[in-house]
Amino acid sequence: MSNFSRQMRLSSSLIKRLQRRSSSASMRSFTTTEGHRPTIVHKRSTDILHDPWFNKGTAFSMTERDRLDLRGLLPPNVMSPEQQIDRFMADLKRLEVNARDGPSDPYALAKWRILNRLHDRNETMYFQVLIAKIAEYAPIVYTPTVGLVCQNYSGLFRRPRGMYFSASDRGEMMSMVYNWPADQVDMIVVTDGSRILGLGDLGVQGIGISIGKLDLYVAAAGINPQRVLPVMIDVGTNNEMLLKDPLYLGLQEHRLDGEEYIQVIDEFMEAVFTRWPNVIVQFEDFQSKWAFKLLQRYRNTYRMFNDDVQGTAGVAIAGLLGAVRAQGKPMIDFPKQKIVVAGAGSAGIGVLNAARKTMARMLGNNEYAFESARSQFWVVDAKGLITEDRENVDPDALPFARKVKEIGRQGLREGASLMEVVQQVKPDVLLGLSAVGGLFSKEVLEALKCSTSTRPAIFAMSNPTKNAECTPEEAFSVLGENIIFASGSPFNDVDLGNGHIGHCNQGNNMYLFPGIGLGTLLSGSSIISDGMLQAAAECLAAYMTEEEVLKGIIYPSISSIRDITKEVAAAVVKEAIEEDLAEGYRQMDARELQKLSQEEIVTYVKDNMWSPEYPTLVYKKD
Ligand SMILES: NC(=O)C1=CN([C@@H]2O[C@H](COP(=O)(O)OP(=O)(O)OC[C@H]3O[C@@H](n4cnc5c(N)ncnc54)[C@H](O)[C@@H]3O)[C@@H](O)[C@H]2O)C=CC1
Ligand SMILES: CC(=O)C(=O)O
Ligand SMILES: [Mg+2]
Repeated sequence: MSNFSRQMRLSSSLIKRLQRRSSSASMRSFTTTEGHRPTIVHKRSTDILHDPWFNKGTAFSMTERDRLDLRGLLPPNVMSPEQQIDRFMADLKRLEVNARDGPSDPYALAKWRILNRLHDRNETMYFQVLIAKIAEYAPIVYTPTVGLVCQNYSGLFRRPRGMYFSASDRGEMMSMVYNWPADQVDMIVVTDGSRILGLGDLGVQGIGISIGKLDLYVAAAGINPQRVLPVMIDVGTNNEMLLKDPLYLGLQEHRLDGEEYIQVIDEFMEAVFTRWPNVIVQFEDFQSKWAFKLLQRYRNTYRMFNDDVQGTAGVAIAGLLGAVRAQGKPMIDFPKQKIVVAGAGSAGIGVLNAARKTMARMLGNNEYAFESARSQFWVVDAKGLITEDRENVDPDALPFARKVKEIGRQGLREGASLMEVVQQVKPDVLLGLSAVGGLFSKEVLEALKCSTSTRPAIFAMSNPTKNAECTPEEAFSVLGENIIFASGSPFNDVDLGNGHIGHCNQGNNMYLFPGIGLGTLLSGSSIISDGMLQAAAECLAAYMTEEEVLKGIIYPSISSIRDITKEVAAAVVKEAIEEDLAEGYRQMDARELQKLSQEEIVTYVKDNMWSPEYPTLVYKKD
């Protein structure tokens, strides 16, 4: 035995002896001079983080993180033990105040903690609970509570989940991606934390949204939880409060911008697709400024999509078509709908582009149809109605800027207020993706009474709950029962007091993104085409029966999310086959896929959805 091995043996028996002592004695051993001698550990990476004996959490120094393959497995800001205690105490004291997100559930954050602890202890049981009680717990692991979780993440952070790629990891990403323990990753949800729900720039704390979305991938799409990876790309934050907060876990510098920013995202994409060539990357909650640019940059070369732009668009289209049917009209009447959209960010513009294309397809799918569809939309942002008169119109919003002559005839002008626009246009649909809670004020809703529709539709799609443009109570109380209502975060149905119920639909991209991801995975398509996204939206629209839409129910209940996701995924697979994009998955090669009937595709999807069941375990010596 070499000297080195002998020393290692000695040290490990010393550790064992130390570990047998009481916990106070072992804590002392870290603070006495003896504690300055290194402790030999026989584990690295997540095994260390999950071992309460050795884990230091955010206090691992950068050199130690490199030595122990921990780079990227922790948020980038190294904390002192004193700061760790401060953070814990601050969180403990804040809990009572922050555990509120509206009157519906004062204990939401406490429930999230309990579920999160279960997630840490026993993943199978966690997903059993989530799937069985999805209607009860989706609002906890997803919107609205996930927003609160992100806002308080520095305090809530205990065990890390996912990976952190930061601006200071430039040049390291290709190697650090191997610190993730799983050799197979099917789904990554990545955010840079720049626009988390409607809560703005939350920096590194935005990782909560990637975790929440992936919870739905597992629960709704049956993606194996061992093959999902939440990612936060920390390029700094422009949130001044976080920049000053001594307990903040992310990089305390302003966000990278321009070429420097793109280089970081490029490096990340190259790294993850090198290690996992078949992974699908969902971009989530990137500020609009980058959402479109990154989508255009990567969508033809990587298996990726932007959920806020493309997922939201599909869900909105399905809802808009449902609203047409709810008026007793055929879907083909959609191009006649007058639609006012409040919000011209990634989500609003994504919806506008998709709605315009859908109308154009119905009108003949030519250039003339595309041009004429444009005139069905009025877009209002923070500066009011967007017209060609506006200086420096955002290029993504430009196609929807109203012509000055046109709006002159309508009694409108550049910058007209939302209320004026609603008053003059008398729209069939008022759709909000503005992140401004209460934007559909009593006055705006009163103005909608003049709608020329027999059953006007209100989509208050901003998240979380307090950012909803209006509540269903407000909408039904001003406009009466003959409306369609949908919100991004869940609300209860409204008792209208006359024995009738005002139905509140949840118009959220959660009805599509899990199916888009699963369908892409199982088709083996190397890109996500417009056709595949369109097929997903049409499948969601067709899911609702005539009877349901006439009752005002335009989206499925969340309790059927696993079923709708299976159908959406099958529609995506089918479209990929038709477009000749399907390259197959595991034993199902492209040729086999081509032979499948519609029914067989659904069965194929169903058979590939993971369910939380305990496997039989057998011990084997190394
Ligand atoms: N229900 C769903 O599935 C989804 C909902 N969303 C929600 O949509 C909201 C917006 O998201 P993004 O477009 O990415 O954000 P963003 O920040 O890029 O865009 C917000 C837009 O709202 C406009 N706005 C601000 N104040 C306004 C006002 N007073 N009147 C009219 N417009 C105003 C801004 O000018 C901007 O165009 C967020 O709350 C987000 O949670 C986003 C994606 C999916
Ligand atoms: C639902 C969602 O993706 C959002 O609010 O950003
Ligand atoms: Mg989002």
